[in-house]
Amino acid sequence: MKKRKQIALVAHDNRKKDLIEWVEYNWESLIPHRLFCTGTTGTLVEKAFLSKIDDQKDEKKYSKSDLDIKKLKSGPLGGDQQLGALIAEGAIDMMIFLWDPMEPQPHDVDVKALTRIAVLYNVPLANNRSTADYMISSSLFESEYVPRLKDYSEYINRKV
Ligand SMILES: O=C(CO)COP(=O)(O)O
Repeated sequence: MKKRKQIALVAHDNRKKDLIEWVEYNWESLIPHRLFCTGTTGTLVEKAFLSKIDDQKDEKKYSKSDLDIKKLKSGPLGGDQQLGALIAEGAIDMMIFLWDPMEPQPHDVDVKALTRIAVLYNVPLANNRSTADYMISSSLFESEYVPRLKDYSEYINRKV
């Protein structure tokens, strides 16, 4: 993965406040990267960035055109699956996915599929704020990194 990363940011409704606080705290570290969000999360993340950009005081270091955010469909309407497909294509370098451990979700199978595919492709995955903090403060966040992928050739070439 390159220095400029493709970062997925997703949160369930009860975790959105947490994610937005985290984004507001880390916005200057995140803005150089390309962001991918499920629909509702993306709308909130975008709003948080725009207000931080507006609030800059002396030198205006960042402008709205620096923000590169792709909003997918809302999670329950296929957004989780769109993200999963991007991961399978190698288009996502890391994911912050604050899922709700207290409430069942209508698209529980999609949530499970998204976390599974992230693990399968060895995509760094934070499911809570502490892990997200560790991830963003890692020296690897600011450098190139080559994740090791498990060799699935035996599976792909199996005789069926
Ligand atoms: O449901 C989600 C993740 O599973 C998130 O979807 P929204 O960002 O559209 O709320």
